[in-house]
Amino acid sequence: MTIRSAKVIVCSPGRNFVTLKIETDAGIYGIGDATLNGREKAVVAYLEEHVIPTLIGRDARSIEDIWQFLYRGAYWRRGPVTMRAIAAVDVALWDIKGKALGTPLYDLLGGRSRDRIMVYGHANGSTIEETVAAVGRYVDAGYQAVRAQCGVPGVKLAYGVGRGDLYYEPADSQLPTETSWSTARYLGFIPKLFDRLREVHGFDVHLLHDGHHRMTPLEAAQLGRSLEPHRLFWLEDVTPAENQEAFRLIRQHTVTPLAVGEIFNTIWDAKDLIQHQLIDYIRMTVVGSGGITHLRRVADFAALWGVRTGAHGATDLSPVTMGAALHFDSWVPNFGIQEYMRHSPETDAVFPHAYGFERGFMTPGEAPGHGVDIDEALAANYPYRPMQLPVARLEDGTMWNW
Ligand SMILES: O=C(O)C(=O)C[C@H](O)[C@H](O)CO
Ligand SMILES: [Mg+2]
Repeated sequence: MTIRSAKVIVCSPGRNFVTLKIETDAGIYGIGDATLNGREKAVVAYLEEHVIPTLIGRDARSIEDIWQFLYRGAYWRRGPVTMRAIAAVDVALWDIKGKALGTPLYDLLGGRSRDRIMVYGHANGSTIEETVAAVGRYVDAGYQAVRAQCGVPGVKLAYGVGRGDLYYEPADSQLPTETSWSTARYLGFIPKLFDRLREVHGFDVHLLHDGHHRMTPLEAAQLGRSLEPHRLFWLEDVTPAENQEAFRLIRQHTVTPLAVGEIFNTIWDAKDLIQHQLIDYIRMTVVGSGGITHLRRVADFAALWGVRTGAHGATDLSPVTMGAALHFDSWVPNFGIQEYMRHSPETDAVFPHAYGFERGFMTPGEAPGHGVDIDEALAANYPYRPMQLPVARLEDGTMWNW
C-alpha cells in the first residue's frame, strides 16, 4: 500500500488546527494532528517543505521505518516542531493501518486494558467561591477528577482562569498578551483555595492543580508540602523541567504527587525524571511526542519505574489527537488519567469522531483506525487566524515563565 499524496489542512473552527491527510493507492487515507499552539505555521512549513516530498511512494504499512527515517534521517533531532510533524505522519499511518485491517487502533496496540478512561475537567474562577462552584458543576456532571485553578488577588490574569465556563483557550491575541506574576502572592493564596474546596466537596473527588512552570524548586517544595493535607491527585508543572535534576529537591520535601511533561517531545526530556522516580505521572502526548510509535516507548519505560500516564488534553490538541490518545489510554497498562478540555461545537463539527464522553469517563469507539475524520469542506469555512500564547512578567517587569 503506497503513499500517493499528502496534504496539510489548516483551519480555525474556534481555534487553529493543523491536520495532515495521507492518501494511499488503496483508496484509504489517514489523518494526523500537527497543531503547535501559537507556532502553527512552523510545523506547516516543516511538513510541506521537508517531510511530504519524502513520503510519496513509500509503503504506508512501514510505520516504524518511516518514523526512524523522519527522526534519524533529518540529522537535526527532537524539538516541538520536528516531533509534531513526525507525530502527524505517525498517527495518520496508524489510522491507515487500522482502516486497512478493519480494526480500531487500540486493538493494534495489544487490545484494551480497561473499559473506560477516567478524564479530568478544568474548573476555574476568578475567586475562590467561583472556583468552588465550578468544581461543583463538574462533580454534578459525574467527573471523578477536576483540575482547579483560581484568580490570585493582586495578580493580573492568573494562569488557567478562562472567560467562559467550558472553553478555556489561552492563545487569545495576535501578539502575546502580557500578564503579571507574583509567586509570593500565589503561594500565600492557593492553600486557602484547597482548604475551601475540601471543606465543600470533601475527599471523594480527585483534585488536581497546575503550577504552569512558575515556581523555583524550593517554592514548589513549599507548595507541595502545604497541600499535603488535601491529598491532591497531582500537582503539575511546578517548575520548568529542562533541568530534570531540579525535581529531586522537590521530591525530597513533599509527598504530594507530581506530574510533568506536556511540553516534552522525546524520552530524553523525561528519562531522568522517570528512572529516578522523581515524578508520578508523565504528561507527554501523542501529538507532542512523535506519535503513538514513540509514546508507547515512553510509557513502557515509565512502567518500569511505576510512573503512570496522564496525557495532556487541552483544546489546542485537536480531536484527532484526542481520538488517538483515547485508543492509547485504552491499551496502556500504566494508565493514570487523561485530561479532557472539551472542544467547541464548531471544532467537533469539523472533526467528526467516534469517541464519546459519559459522566467523567471516555471511550475511543469501535471505528477502524483512530475514529476521527476531517470535514474538509466545512474546515474551509474557518481560515487560519494568527494567535499567540500570553507571556508573563514579574511585578518589576522581569520576563518570567507563562
Ligand atoms: O492543559 C494544561 O495543563 C495546560 O497547561 C494547557 C496549556 O497551557 C496549553 O496547552 C498551551 O497551549
Ligand atoms: Mg499544564
